[in-house]
Amino acid sequence: MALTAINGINLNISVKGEGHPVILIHGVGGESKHLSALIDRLSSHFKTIALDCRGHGLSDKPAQYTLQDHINDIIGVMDYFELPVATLLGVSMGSYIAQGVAIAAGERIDKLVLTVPKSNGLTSSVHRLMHEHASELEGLNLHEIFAHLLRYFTYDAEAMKAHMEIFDTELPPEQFAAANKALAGFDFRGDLGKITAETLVISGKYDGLNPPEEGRECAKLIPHAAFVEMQYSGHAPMYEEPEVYMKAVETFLLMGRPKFHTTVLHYAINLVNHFLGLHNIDIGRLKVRTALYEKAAFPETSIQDISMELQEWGIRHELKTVPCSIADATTFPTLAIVRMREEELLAIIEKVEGDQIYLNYYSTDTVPFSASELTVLQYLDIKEIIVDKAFCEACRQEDLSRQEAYADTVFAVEDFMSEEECNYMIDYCERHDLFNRSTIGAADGTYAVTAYRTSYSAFITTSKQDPVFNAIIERAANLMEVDAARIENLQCVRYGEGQEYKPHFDSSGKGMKRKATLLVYLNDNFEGGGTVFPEIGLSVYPKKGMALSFTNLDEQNNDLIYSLHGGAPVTAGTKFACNIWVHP
Ligand SMILES: O=C(O)CCC(=O)C(=O)O
Ligand SMILES: [Fe+2]
Repeated sequence: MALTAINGINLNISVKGEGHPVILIHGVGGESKHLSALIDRLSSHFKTIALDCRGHGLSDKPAQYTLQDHINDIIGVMDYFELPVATLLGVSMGSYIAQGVAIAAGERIDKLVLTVPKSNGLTSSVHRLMHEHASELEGLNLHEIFAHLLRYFTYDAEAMKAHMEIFDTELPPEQFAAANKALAGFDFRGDLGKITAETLVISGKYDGLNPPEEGRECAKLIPHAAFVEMQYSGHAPMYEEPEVYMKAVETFLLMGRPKFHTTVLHYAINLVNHFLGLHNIDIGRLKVRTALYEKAAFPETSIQDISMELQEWGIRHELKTVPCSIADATTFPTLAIVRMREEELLAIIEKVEGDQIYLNYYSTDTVPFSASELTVLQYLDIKEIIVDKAFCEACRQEDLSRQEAYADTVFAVEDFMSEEECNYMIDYCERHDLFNRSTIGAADGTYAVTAYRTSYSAFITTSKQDPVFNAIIERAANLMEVDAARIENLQCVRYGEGQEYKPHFDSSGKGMKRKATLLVYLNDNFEGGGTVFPEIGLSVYPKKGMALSFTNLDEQNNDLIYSLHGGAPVTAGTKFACNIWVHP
């Protein structure tokens, strides 16, 4: 902390951390120490510069001053520290000051975080609220007034009483009056369009001082601003939902505003799919299936990008291998946003009109989203999404024709292995005690036993030495028209009653590329246990000695979503099969 002479008065300024400068500006009647948790957090990445504005905290307190003085003080602070460019973060009054600076010295502000802002006001919001509730406040002192008004601008007034000091100014009444007077009658609406800083606007849903509509208006007027409405906050989101708030700010400052509005669009398309009765919606989990739509509409966005984006924003989701409709599992080109139930989906469909469907993410009163989930949706600044039914229909047609084209490439060869070979393989694996609980490979190269795959596997490491096995490999190489060197050691799988391998891709996440699969059924004296391809609606019934051939990867060696397949649960007996995998 140091008193520093700026514009002819002393301002109390504290600097913490190293890096790009972020100037933090507190609210009316407050002081910089109220932002200390945020400062601590940001100072691990940035040089934070927090000041007590004139008339506040330990800074000089002239009898009268204006909003323009505050604005000039910030520019003065930047000059003092010789900062050609800085980021500004302002809370309430601080957000008005920050808007003023970003308008007056636009080229010097690279990012702007406006917390609980408004773009204009006849009086300070505090004075307006006091005026509106004047009759309730009669006879109360300033402390009691704030305690009473808390219910009008916080989500949980009782909880916020613990932080009364942030609202309950330490300023003497005449200085508090001067601080409020400085905020009377400003109006930036005509100038916000000039702001070039990348801007994030955050409002609290329960803020009666600067309600979310005010924040939304700022975000609308500032080019490309992103808007977040925090769902369990009022005027002090950094105290009410500290983790959500700080994460939002930190991510924005480190990574910029989200680029993937497409996340929401994909999400919307899936809702629409659901309501149009298209396949691929898995109730219980909302699948954001991008593989198809991504190619159709957003070639620049990959599912990993979206997943990273969601991760950044604390949205619980899964990116693994695609679900079959019954199971709670998913796979690669599918992103499952966890926690979406059907009622929730219904709640956010607002109206269907003509060819367009309107989805309203704000009608959340009956929708128990977590705050962070909503934050993301709203951070993306999309209130209504209009999805074109014709677009959905075109996607569906494209999907159908791709399904058909893929299904045409799947084929079976009866008697690929003789009865003797089948029996020999089963016997060999059992005799050598080769069966172990099957595992699934994760993207990070690790393997794990999971409920996703409850069968047993045997890796036949002698495949190429054993003449019987080697003959099978040679035969497979011949059929698939590849060199036998590209074929992996054989893998035998065994499913007891109730065991299964849920739909998956043979390649993804396994670090090895299995371009094609030849799956040979070694017996058929069991029930259940068909091989299912949920994406193309194909089920194959095992027949002893029959080989099923399918391709797993496209030309770029990406998983072909239509190759998703699984071994359905065996309902009686024991199933044996052999995987013959061909590498690119
Ligand atoms: O057992 C089946 O039908 C499918 C087996 C399978 O997909 C695999 O082991 O990768
Ligand atoms: Fe498989």
